[in-house]
Amino acid sequence: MSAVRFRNLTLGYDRHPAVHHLDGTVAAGDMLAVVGPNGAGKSTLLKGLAGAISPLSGAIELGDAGRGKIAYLPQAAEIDRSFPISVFELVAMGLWRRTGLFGGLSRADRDAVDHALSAVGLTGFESRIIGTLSGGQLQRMLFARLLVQDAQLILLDEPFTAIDAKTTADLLALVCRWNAEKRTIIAVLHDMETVRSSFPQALLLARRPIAWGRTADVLTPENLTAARRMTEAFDDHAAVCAVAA
Ligand SMILES: Nc1ncnc2c1ncn2[C@@H]1O[C@H](COP(=O)(O)OP(=O)(O)OP(=O)(O)O)[C@@H](O)[C@H]1O
Repeated sequence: MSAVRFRNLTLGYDRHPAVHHLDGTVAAGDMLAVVGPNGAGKSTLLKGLAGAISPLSGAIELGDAGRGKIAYLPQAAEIDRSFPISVFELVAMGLWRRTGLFGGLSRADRDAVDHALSAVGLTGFESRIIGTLSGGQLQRMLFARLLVQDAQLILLDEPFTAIDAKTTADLLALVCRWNAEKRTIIAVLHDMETVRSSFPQALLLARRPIAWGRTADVLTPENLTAARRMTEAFDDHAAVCAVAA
């Protein structure tokens, strides 16, 4: 059973492709790492999956994990930390599909938020304003929001970047638990050790896919060198091409 199918997918900005000729299937319950050099199109792919940008051509087909069941953690740099909202309120936003944006929270909703905060080690931080959190605490809070979203497909963009070893280990354990619950995980990662140790599947991207499959088969020195060369050579101003994959 597939969670996601890419069909000759091209994603980009202002008609310039950032990812192109992507074909393939993510099976339900996969734990897939998306790796590649800076500018390879990894974040763009997650934005496409999250529905934040539309394909320039081709398609992304979602299986049982419909759009309503996707949880998306953007890169930390995209979070507006100046927004005056408490930790509890931000985590409760993960419930909005159920409660509506301005709906009240039931006792069960409040318990779900408390439980999620406890699971990420943030009990006691409920009324802290998010701008006062450290980077690691902020990431724990965003994971708590993912927890309450209870999604079948979870997209993580560099979830462990600039996070210390203890926090990384705690959050990685949560990701592994989600996967053990048969949720599908697609994570952009730069740390190859984490990918090799915890992600059975990898997609190596350099604007187009270089390799996709078992992590050990994908992360070979030859593939990594090819990806680096490919990304460096890419012309950012090229128009969408009509070349078949
Ligand atoms: N909003 C945007 N408008 C125009 N171009 C963009 C936009 N976002 C990304 N790009 C371009 O798309 C290409 C792919 O960027 P993307 O962020 O997907 O790469 P990445 O693999 O996630 O890189 P990194 O590892 O540096 O985060 C880059 O050339 C980038 O400059």
